[in-house]
Amino acid sequence: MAEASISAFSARLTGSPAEKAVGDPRALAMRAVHRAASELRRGTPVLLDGGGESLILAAAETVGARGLAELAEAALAAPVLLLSASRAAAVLARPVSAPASPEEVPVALRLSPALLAPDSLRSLADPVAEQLLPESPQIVPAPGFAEALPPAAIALAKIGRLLPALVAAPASPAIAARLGLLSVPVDAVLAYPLSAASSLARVAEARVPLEDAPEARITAFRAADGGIEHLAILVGSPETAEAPLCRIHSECFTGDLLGSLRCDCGPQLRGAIARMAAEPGGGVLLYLAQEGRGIGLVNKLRAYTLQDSGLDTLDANRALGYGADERDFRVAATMLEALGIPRIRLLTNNPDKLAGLAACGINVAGRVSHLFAANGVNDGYLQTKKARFGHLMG
Ligand SMILES: Nc1nc2c(ncn2[C@@H]2O[C@H](COP(=O)(O)OP(=O)(O)OP(=O)(O)O)[C@@H](O)[C@H]2O)c(=O)[nH]1
Ligand SMILES: [Zn+2]
Repeated sequence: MAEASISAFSARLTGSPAEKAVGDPRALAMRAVHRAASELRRGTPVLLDGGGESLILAAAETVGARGLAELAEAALAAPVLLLSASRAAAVLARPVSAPASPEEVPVALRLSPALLAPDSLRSLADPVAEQLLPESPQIVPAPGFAEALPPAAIALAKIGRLLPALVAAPASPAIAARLGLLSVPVDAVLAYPLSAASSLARVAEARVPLEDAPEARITAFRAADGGIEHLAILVGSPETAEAPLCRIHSECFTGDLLGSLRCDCGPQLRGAIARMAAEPGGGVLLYLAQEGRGIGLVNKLRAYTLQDSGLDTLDANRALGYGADERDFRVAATMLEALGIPRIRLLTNNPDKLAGLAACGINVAGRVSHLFAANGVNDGYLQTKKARFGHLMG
């Protein structure tokens, strides 16, 4: 890009998210969620404030003795373990979802004092760390829990890329505050994915000639919570093309950077850029910070271990308590809008991406197949994409 257009771009850069947060209720709500997720990641309990009722929560994966003691002090009743229905079914070795209770409704397990300890909690949360439990925990209904609280608790753990398993108890906000524990409003948690997507702002741009595309620029987008950045790689001048080629690529550390043979991400990434470079109108690749279809790298590694013991990619996600695909493509819609690209031809084999983008108002003029041959290691993975995700193979 010429220097003149770089400075024009600089003029379009919005202020830093921190500046925008002053007095902005949405930014403040996002900040509370981001902080709460960080607290859970470091093993500290947080209060999920439901207005009338509140829950004190700690992540089963990270909580230690001190966190459990703090949780017990703020709790008004015995804690339970909140698990996604799929993980609860695995722990109990039987189905738990009644037809009336959909998969998204978490299950509360009552735990004996022996199970309410850091090591057992980690085993209950993590199928990879699972040991033979000394006793069977019992399913209990969640008495006194406002309906929105358990799903929001699970959502908060997922925002923190933690295993969706939490120790939870009805709690006193006053005691939690006295203990210095952070409080997060339930509405802020539920609104977070949309707020994060719609608050994305351009924060930097640079020309980065690539091996396969000498005319390339990278534009970075950041959400108002200061979370991980998403990137747009612009090849040529897609902003001026009528419906440029577009690839919406979810980050894959193992495939994109290391050349892992377990998936097809590396060839898809490089292949998309090379293809855009060969197009007269260029193209745009959105590189989204949605590692592992939105479950994060650590959980993807856990999923790989489960796949090595026989599960496919979809069932491995579910065994961890995650959905098959946790990505939210609204971030892509915001980025394309900010880039001034309202109409695209999408490089994908995934019909859900087409539907997801259309639902966000992106005009997808057509799909361009983006298939790469199996490599002898990822054959089963590609087969599962076709059989269980409905991927189009042509
Ligand atoms: N959870 C999980 N994620 C995986 C696995 N293998 C690859 N991924 C992730 O899947 C994402 C790749 O998705 P995309 O390249 O967008 O592919 P797609 O949605 O299947 O569809 P296409 O557009 O057709 O490629 C990356 O974030 C990878 O880290 C796996 O076994 N488990
Ligand atoms: Zn991959």
